[in-house]
Amino acid sequence: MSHKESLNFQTEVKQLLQLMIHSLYSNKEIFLRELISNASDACDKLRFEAIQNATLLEGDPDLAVHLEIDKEARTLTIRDNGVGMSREEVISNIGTIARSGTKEFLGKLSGDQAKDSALIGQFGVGFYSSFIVADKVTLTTRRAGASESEGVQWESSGDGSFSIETLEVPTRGTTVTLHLKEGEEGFLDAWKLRGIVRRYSDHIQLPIRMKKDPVPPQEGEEKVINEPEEETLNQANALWARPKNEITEEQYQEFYKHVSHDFEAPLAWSHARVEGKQEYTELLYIPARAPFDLWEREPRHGIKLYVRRVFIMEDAKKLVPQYLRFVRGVIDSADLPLNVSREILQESKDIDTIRAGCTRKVLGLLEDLAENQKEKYQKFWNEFGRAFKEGAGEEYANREKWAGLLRFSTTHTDKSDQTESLKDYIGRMKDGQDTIYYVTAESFAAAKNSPHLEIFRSRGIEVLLLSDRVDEWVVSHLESFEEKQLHSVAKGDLDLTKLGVEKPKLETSDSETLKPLLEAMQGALGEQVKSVRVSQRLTESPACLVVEEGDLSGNMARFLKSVGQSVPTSKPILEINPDHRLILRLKLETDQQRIADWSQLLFDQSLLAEGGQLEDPAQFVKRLNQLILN
Ligand SMILES: Nc1ncnc2c1ncn2[C@@H]1O[C@H](COP(=O)(O)OP(=O)(O)OP(=O)(O)O)[C@@H](O)[C@H]1O
Repeated sequence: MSHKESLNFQTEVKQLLQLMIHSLYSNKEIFLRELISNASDACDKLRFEAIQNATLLEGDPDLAVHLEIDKEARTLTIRDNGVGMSREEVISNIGTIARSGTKEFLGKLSGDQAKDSALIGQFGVGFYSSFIVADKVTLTTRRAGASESEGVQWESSGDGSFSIETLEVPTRGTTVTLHLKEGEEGFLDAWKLRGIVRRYSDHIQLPIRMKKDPVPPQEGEEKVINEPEEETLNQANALWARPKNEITEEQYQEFYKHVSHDFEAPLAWSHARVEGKQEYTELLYIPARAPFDLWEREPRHGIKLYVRRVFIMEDAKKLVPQYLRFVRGVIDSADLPLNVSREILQESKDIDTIRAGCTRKVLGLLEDLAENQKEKYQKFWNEFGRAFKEGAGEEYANREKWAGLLRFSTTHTDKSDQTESLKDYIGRMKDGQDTIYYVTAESFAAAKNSPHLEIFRSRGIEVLLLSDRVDEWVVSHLESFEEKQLHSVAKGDLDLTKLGVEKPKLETSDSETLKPLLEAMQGALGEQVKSVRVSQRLTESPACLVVEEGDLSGNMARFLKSVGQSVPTSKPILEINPDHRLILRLKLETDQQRIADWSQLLFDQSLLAEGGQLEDPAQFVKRLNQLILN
């Protein structure tokens, strides 16, 4: 029974197809790389499955990709004898995109082709790129181990629907036939195809074969058309196993595009053979751009693990820490057993050793970039800095190295670009300064204009301006760097006397005159504050909120609330600036109601200034208007 049915593509697929056809027309030939990559992955999967179950090879162990040209039919066929697909697999792999975040990704597209084509690179186009050059694509496949009658044929013109049919397929694997569009005859040219394969897929372990051009008969020779032999177009050995000096920059870059499904060249890479407790080869890349799913729970395409050239699995989580999840590449172990299972890998000490080695390598590579190619490092930081910062709670073995690679905005540059390292900060510390000061806020503007910074700015003491969500996480885990403590400018009682900043004079004389006001304000604010006290931080603003040393900062508390976590209630302290005109006037105020209104207004203002939200905004506006009018 052929059971033919016609199904619609998922909406996302339709959108993606449209976008691809329009944005990749200047880069058409990449479809071949994508299809060959898929074929190669399918052969890798089969090779792995066959370790447990050799019958899957069905007496045909020579895995390869074949390219076939049919000039008359105007078709180009890419055929592999890899693992193949079942009917269900075809429907779910080729008709839908099951990647989390796809909708959001597509929502970000602007309609501007130049911009969107860069974005599509981040997404990876895969099989659908066939429709850049073909107006009809026929895919025939059979899962290894399934019976001949369980073959599947999928066909589509890329216009919103596809047909799928069950049919006899004598051999396992997948055949993709592209019916080329008018004007794409170039892809029927063997010479051109050879060039593309050499350029894009030379490094693939799997042989890519194509029939040689028939040799035209010499003059006077009898016209015998012999079936031409096949030739292998690529080097067909694993790139990572070759000696470094035999690999060109371009080959490294193409290999990266193959493993990562990225369009852009990588930023940097490290290729090494490691000997010692574990023997393995690693070829690891830092991409130039964050993939669209970097922030999804299960980002794809990580590091591929091979054992003596046999692909085992792709699982970045096990091979590098989560905060380095953007690293791509290959690790090929010489020691792990071939029949290693996922479960064994989860527990494996050997894998732990490899992971530790790779982590050190990646950090070393980044240090090298930071030192010798600052621009590139900055590019890396702009793309991946926020993910890298997650190492705060994960990276203990290489703590100082990790912390040394962090980059921040600071009051030194006052720019939102995160360009300054902790070393840079320490190099600019004031005489006698032994603390690294920081402020956290929800946005860069809120951090930069925070009233908590006033005294620091007026004395030229640098402060880190932290406004990424992950920054609270960083400072809660990173207590010090090079023996300098990190300290929030919005926490605890500041003591800047070592830096020549006097304690406020009112501790002595003014405190007495201010005492009644502080008490009245405290009384008016009641449970909203722990206390009201005189500030050392303020030079321009009338008031600000601070928290006690061990308490959660307001910013952190708001963040935790926003992600639905329960937050221990800790009340802030309201600090007032005794030299501010508002406070000076308030000191003279006798009307208790007005004192209460002003106190509330100052409290609300301070909360707003640090990015907080008012419980009752309408009341705030009303009070403000009343005080302006009276
Ligand atoms: N030749 C093939 N043999 C077996 N399965 C295949 C083949 N081509 C594609 N597939 C299956 O279809 C899925 C989707 O392929 P597609 O090329 O669209 O995406 P991908 O290769 O997974 O990732 P990307 O979109 O980043 O290229 C693959 O993950 C694979 O499971």
